Amino acid sequence: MGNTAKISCRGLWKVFGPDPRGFLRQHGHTPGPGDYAATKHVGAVQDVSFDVLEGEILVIMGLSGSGKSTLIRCLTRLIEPTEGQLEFENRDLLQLSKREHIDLRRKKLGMVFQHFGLLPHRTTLENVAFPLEIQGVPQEERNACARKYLTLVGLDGKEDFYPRELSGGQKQRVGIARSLTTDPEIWFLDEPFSALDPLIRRELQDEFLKLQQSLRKTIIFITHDFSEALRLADRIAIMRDGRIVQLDTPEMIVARPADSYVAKFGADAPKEDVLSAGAIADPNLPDVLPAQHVRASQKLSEIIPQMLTDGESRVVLNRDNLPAGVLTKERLLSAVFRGN
Ligand SMILES: Nc1ncnc2c1ncn2[C@@H]1O[C@H](COP(=O)(O)OP(=O)(O)OP(=O)(O)O)[C@@H](O)[C@H]1O
Repeated sequence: MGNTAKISCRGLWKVFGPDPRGFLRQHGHTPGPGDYAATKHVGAVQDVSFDVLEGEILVIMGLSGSGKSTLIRCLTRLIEPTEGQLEFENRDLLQLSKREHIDLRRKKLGMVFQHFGLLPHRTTLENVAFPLEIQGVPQEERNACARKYLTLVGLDGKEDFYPRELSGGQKQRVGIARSLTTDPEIWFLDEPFSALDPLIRRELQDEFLKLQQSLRKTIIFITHDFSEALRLADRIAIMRDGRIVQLDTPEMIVARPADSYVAKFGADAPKEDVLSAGAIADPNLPDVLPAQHVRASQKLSEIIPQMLTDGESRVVLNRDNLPAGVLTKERLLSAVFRGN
């Protein structure tokens, strides 16, 4: 993941209701819940600012109704934001004409949704090739491309099947392959695995991570499942009532939640798989350092077996091999069982 912002949004609002812009002006961009209720407006996205970095998986996570879908729809301009700035590779997205935007969406953005949206009277191959057909790519070329992506998502041999002949997981694989044929620069996935049973869901998450290792797309992934967010994300943006309350690495979301809403999500997280030695080490170094060391980046699940066997503390070394803290057995257990 690089440091270049692929998408930037600043002060983004989406208010639904009779007069969204007038409403924001009237309330000086700081409306309270009572203001919304009194005027029949809804603040689906409220003053949201963040960057999506090139090559990262940014997961947007939050309870039902927190504004995830509205935010993603603003970013893709399937709906118009009420206010704010939106840039794609430093180009002002909100200044593009409708035509330019449709073109951008077709060529640079890929989208996968929870409901597969496959065309029922077309075969798997034709469904996957469809975005290229719209672009006027000749049949042989688009079919070759569709075959390539069908292989990539493990659907070899299903080219001539119709959607009704596929399982839910297979349909979603078709949706994934279809969204990739145009080689999008940004890949939006809105609850793509939510309709699948837990085993298939986990399998597709693994495949998705494998795909990303080779494709290195910039990804915005929506889910309301915190464990899915932890497994997939480079960074997680947690939404509540249309606002991003914390945007951080999975580890920091669990180790240093911004408030009790975020902490509740982290409470049941498998701490040993998420937290690393560096996040929980005591930074105050004693005069005499423990003889054994661990690396700051090592996950607790790797360290626990040895530390619980010998009961010895460890000095925690940073990337430059310098002591960054000390980890005692008590601190380790407290992090795993009490979450701090
Ligand atoms: N077209 C609309 N008109 C009025 N209110 C809307 C509209 N679309 C969404 N909302 C409201 O905006 C808020 C955010 O909805 P949104 O669908 O973005 O949430 P979400 O986090 O994606 O929820 P879910 O996980 O259930 O899909 C909700 O209160 C919803 O009722």
